Amino acid sequence: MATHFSPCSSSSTNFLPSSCFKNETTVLFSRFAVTVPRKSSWVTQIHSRIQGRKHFHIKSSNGHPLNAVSLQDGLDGSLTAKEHDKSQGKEKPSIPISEAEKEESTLSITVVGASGDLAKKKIFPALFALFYEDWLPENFTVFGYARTKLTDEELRNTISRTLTCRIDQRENCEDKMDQFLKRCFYHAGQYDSEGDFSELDSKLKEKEAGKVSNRLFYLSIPPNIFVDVVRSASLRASSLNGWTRVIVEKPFGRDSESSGELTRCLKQYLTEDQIFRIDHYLGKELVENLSVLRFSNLVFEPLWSRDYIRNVQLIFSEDFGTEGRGGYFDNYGIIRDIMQNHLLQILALFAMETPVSLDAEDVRNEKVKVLRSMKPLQLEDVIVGQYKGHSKSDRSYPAYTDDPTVPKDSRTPTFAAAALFINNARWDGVPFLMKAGKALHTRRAEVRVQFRHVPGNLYKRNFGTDLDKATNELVLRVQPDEAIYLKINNKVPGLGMRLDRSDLNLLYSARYPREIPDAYERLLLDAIAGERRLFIRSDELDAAWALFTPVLKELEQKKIVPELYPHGSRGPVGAHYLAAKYNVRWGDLSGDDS
Ligand SMILES: NC(=O)C1=CN([C@@H]2O[C@H](COP(=O)(O)OP(=O)(O)OC[C@H]3O[C@@H](n4cnc5c(N)ncnc54)[C@H](OP(=O)(O)O)[C@@H]3O)[C@@H](O)[C@H]2O)C=CC1
Ligand SMILES: O=C1O[C@H](COP(=O)(O)O)[C@@H](O)[C@H](O)[C@H]1O
Repeated sequence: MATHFSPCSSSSTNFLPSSCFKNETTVLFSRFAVTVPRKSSWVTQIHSRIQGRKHFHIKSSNGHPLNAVSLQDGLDGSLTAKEHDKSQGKEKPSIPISEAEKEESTLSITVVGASGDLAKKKIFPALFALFYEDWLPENFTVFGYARTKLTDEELRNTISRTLTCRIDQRENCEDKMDQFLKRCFYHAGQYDSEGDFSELDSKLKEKEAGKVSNRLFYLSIPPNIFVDVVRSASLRASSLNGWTRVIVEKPFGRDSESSGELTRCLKQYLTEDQIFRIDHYLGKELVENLSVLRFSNLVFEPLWSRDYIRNVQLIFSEDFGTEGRGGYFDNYGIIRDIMQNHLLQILALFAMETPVSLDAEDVRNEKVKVLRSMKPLQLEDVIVGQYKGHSKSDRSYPAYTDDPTVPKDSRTPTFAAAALFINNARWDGVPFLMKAGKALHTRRAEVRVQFRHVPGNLYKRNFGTDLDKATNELVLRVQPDEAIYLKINNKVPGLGMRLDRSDLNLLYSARYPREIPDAYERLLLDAIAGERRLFIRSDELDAAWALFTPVLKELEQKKIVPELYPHGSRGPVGAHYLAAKYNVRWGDLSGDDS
């Protein structure tokens, strides 16, 4: 077959490297192709599942044993009683591992961009937490890779400062840290150098000592070098006899075109099954619990539709500004940074139909269906804001444009509110309101479900005329202080008939007094296990961008000026007008919850 090379062109946003070339016939994991000729993705998938099942014995987030396929180790789908018990949420790897199996495979995790903020803050600590709790396989090594020159010891020193043990599990903490750090190594190299990745490959091989090697690359780097790294890593450092997977951090493009281009470029070197697009909100405990709450409780699912739900609110706020990330942020803004991914993913989980099973493809199919049923966001349904400087009790808080990496005349929104609609039978006419902002008065992420009025409510006069106060509201507080609570109307004890608002409150810290794992732990574990359910499939990504790209372009073309709001305030008043247009009040500002 003829081989065509065509430029995988660099987008106007400088999102992709100009050196992205397309070889339509063979490039896909060419080193892998030495032993496994190019095959259709399902063959690759089965191959990787078999490899994974044979060599790993970790359980993933859907409770399935390793590799997160519906097939269980015994191939007949049956679990032993003990395994079943463990899969129901009890901790620790569940499947007995023979000594021979323990010996024969290795896992190498390479953190590309190891000198960066995310690697230090989240990835190494998450890997340590997994190690501490015995979730990692016996034979594993962690490699840091970046351009900064560091020795193994220097990397260990740097990351040791960010490792912590769980508050409730401090036993042998220091020992465990030492053991973990001994498994950490560093290789300095350029991101586009095949030679440097060959050297990494040699080092990995040395550690793998001839065993079956499974390799995970975590791209914790700016997006303009994703493709360079994937090319070099896939050509020079992919596994010859096990699986190779790549975790890609957001942003996945900045609009439909650049995202499509990125996917196309990545797929020259990787199959879709090898790409794990991370949205860390999907790894958060309460987000994971959303489906459990809905699909395992009869009291909720029957109410989950336009018949009973008046509106749904997805709220994200941070009480700090861009602080050091202004350079990145100014090219994206809050809609791309938070709404198009984190909040939209929660919305999709919230609104999807019941999946056939918990298998990744079944869940992701349902999410895609919801996203495709949505109307693209309209300009009249968005308001944007930007924080300005503010002084309070002798302290001054900077404006967004005070950040030296942000242009003084930047119109990038640091706050946005939006109303979205799902055009399907379940959700027709129900506003899904999103609100996201930086430098606000509080840090929180939550989902609020406001129910309709009780028809002909017998007790309405006990509330006076404000019927809004008498509706039920279900709140899933994702962070901080994880909780699920339901606002109900209740009789105040006493001889009279007075009603008030009370909460049925499931506060996690009271009910589950143990530290909740960080989202990155769950996601890393799933990537190792080959479980894709909590990662974004390319068609999901396309559908997500299709909803936001037109309005993002319009905001830019029309040079819409964001409404200024003081740093540390509750955001621009425009958000209230937008909600009022749909007869909604923001639940987080309603008095008892603000
Ligand atoms: N930090 C965070 O909280 C979050 C980050 N992300 C995403 O994760 C990824 C990593 O984030 P973060 O760690 O903050 O990023 P950094 O800016 O810290 O970059 C990571 C590393 O990449 C290298 N690097 C930085 N800029 C360039 C450049 N222009 N060209 C080549 N190499 C460069 C540097 O390593 P060296 O110079 O040693 O090669 C740096 O240490 C990004 O895609 C980001 O969007 C997502 C969610 C949150
Ligand atoms: O992806 C991002 O998320 C963080 C917020 O994450 P959280 O887990 O701390 O809530 C946000 O600060 C950042 O701007 C964004 O890129």
